[in-house]
Formats: sequence, C-alpha cells, structure tokens
Amino acid sequence: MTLLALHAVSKSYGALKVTDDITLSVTEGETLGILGPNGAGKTTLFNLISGDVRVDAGRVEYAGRDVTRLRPHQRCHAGIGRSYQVPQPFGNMSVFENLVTAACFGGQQTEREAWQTAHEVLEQTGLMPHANKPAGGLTLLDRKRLELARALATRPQLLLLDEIAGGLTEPEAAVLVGELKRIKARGVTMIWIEHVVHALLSLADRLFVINFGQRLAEGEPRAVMNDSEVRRVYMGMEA
Ligand SMILES: Nc1ncnc2c1ncn2[C@@H]1O[C@H](COP(=O)(O)OP(=O)(O)OP(=O)(O)O)[C@@H](O)[C@H]1O
Repeated sequence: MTLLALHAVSKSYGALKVTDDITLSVTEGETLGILGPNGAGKTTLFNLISGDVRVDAGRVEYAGRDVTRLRPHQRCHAGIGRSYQVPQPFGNMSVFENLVTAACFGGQQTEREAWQTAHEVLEQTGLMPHANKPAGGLTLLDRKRLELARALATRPQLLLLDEIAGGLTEPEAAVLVGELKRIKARGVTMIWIEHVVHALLSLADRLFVINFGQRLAEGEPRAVMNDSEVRRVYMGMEA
C-alpha cells in the first residue's frame, strides 16, 4: 500500500525553483534512497514532506489523507518522523530527557509511555551508556544516533533521514547502517538522503535522483547507479 505520495509538488525561493514538479510515492515498508548533487533540492523535499515548508503547488498525501495544509507537529502526530542534517538536540538536556520530550510532544505519548519509549529507543540505538549525559557533549556519531533516536521516539511509520551517515568514519557508518537495518526489519518505511552511496545502497530498495529540483532518475538502485546521466551529473563521470 502507498504510504506517501507527492503529486506534482513545486517550491520556489524567489526566482529559484528548488522543487520542480516532483511526483513520487513510497510504499509501506520500503526504503527509498534520495541522491543528488549539493543544492539539488533534497532537503527542501524533506521540508515539504514534513511540513517545515509549504508547497507552492501540488499535493502531499500520507496514509491516504491529504496533509498538504497540515503543520509539522500535525504531520509528526500522523506518523512522519524526521532527522535533520545538522543535529538539533536540546543541548542542555540529557539524552534521556531529549527522548522523553520527543515521545511526549512529537509522539503524543503520556509521560509513562514516553519513559518506556525512551528506554526502548536508548537500547535500539546503543545510547544507553549515554542516557544521563547532556546531549550537547556527545561525539558526532552519538549526536547522529540521538538525532535518529529522537525521530524514533515519536514512533514514526515514515522516517525521513537527512544525511545521517555524513561525516562519520567507515566503521561508525557501518554501525549506523546496522541500526537502520534493524529499524527497517521492524517494518518502518524510510526515505534516506545520503551522499555516502555505499551505505545507502546497503539499505535502499529504490533510488530517486534529483538535479536542479527535478527528477533525473528513479528505479532499482544498481540500474540507477549505472545510468549514464546519473554518473555524469552526480559522480562527475563521463558516460
Ligand atoms: N529558505 C531558503 N531560502 C532561500 N533559498 C533556499 C532556502 N532553502 C534552500 N534554498 C536553496 O535551495 C537550493 C536547494 O537547497 P537544499 O538544501 O534543498 O539542497 P540539497 O540538495 O539538500 O543540498 P545539500 O546536498 O548541499 O544538502 C539551494 O540553492 C539553497 O540555497
């Protein structure tokens, strides 16, 4: 069943058309990878899905419902969770408090449920040893994990991951990919923007490539990576 559908979605900043007539859909349980050069409009696409930014034209449907006019917290309550490219924790709060806050306000859970969720998510993401540390003092890997954990604490049905592996060492990225595989195995639908292509390919069922706000290619990951236009535009290789 289709979980998310964008219908001819567009967004401009002044004269710059950052999202240009994008139509895409994601089915339940699927992992869709998003690729594209810097400035192609990938994060803007997430903003349009999460409601951080409103579309100029087009329609966003989630779980069979038109959410185009819903605000970000309403879309989060509906089951859309997201991580941000630059982690956004409450730095003075502990890791645990960050998760309880996400569960209460993003996931509409009671305090009791939120504590339970925070414990589960700490275990899932390997953050248990850091539960009582201030979020602001974490290493990059743990800040990325916390970003993922905060999104998970809202109990999303659709998880939007924005460059969650960016800046990590190879072994750290491998640990994160392992965590994402377990999340996928639980049936969570994911859309993942990532420049670390081998990490993305280890998880994605399908790829969607954006260039200048438009769809450049879409389909089975290996076929897309072998597409001559994708190689030229994204990887700077001649066909
Ligand atoms: N709020 C804004 N106001 C003006 N221009 C914006 C705004 N947000 C994004 N842009 C511009 O839109 C274009 C696409 O930005 P976006 O962040 O979506 O790209 P991206 O593909 O995620 O890039 P990257 O891979 O570097 O993260 C860029 O040229 C950016 O400068």
